[in-house]
Amino acid sequence: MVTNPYCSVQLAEDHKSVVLLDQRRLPNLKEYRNFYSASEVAEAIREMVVRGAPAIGVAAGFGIAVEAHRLLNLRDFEGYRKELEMACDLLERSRPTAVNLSWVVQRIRKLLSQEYNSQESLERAIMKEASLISSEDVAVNYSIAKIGNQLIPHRANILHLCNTGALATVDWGTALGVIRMGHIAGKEIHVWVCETRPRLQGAKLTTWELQQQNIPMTLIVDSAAGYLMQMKKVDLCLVGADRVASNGDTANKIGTYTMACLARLHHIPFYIVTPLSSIDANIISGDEIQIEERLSDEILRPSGESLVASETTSVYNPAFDITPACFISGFVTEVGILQPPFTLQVLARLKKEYASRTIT
Ligand SMILES: CSC[C@@H](O)[C@H](O)C(=O)COP(=O)(O)O
Repeated sequence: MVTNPYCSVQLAEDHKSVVLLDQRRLPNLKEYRNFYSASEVAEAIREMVVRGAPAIGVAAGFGIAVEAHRLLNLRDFEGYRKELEMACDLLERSRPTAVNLSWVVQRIRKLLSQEYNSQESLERAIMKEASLISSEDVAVNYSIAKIGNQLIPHRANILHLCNTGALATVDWGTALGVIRMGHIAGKEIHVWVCETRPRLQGAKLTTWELQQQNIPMTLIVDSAAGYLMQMKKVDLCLVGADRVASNGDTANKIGTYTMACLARLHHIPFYIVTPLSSIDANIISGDEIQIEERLSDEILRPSGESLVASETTSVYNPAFDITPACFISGFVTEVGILQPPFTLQVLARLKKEYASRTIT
């Protein structure tokens, strides 16, 4: 069950579209839009109507489900399956860094390789799986929030980058979910919100979410983080993750590495808050993570219209960076606060442990 008065991603009741809260319009406008095919959802992911590793994954799952529904009238079963394979490829390619996207697509691909006697039965299986992925996300983030709350002292100034709230997931969020749980528990929390250049997810989305929840906060420019640490105004850093390698190297929003280095220098705990689904045990280190490069206009025209530097300025716009594991105090997950390595065996054991806890 979603506990917020807003939901970043959901399936329309008639199963014909994915309903996304258009995050590009926040905080000025709370506008929900419907996307009727896998290619429309892929475009919405690329354009960042929906963003945040877990939310992107769930949107992709629903995108394939909607496509399966849309194509039900195709007569030939093999053709139907092939179209859905193509939808999977398209969605998987929509953004490269966050692992949740490919993890969700893999789960649905597995269904495509199984035996079904009709388009309808395959469509039902895909719908069920996509809905399960969405509800799992809510439960996982709630567990993360409860576990992460243990790290928050009774009074704390917490530094946060990007947006990791309910908008970046289905509900609760990762790092912001932990903060919300601490606030609900009555702790005196104040959040330093990094505006998060160049897309301003912190300024536009995190401030909005914290305001909805009445959590005290102050917006800062990203480059003020070091000064605040130096002034002893930061007790704890909490951020999310887009992909964690098995050695613990972590890809997250650009600026995370800088924050982690500064936190180490000032002896401030720096935690990655992440579901196990963002851990990619198939890669050994951060060197194997593809960093998304985004268009120059995000930097040259931050508000969409007027240029802040001449149009011919050469721009480099990596959307993420890699924080080496040695700078990370721990990983807050749905099964506990963990240390790497996260090998395939370790990850499988942790997932099993979580599943058995939720069944009992
Ligand atoms: C929900 S935690 C993951 C986040 O840290 C997150 O995915 C993130 O950094 C978002 O990047 P974005 O480029 O806005 O999709």
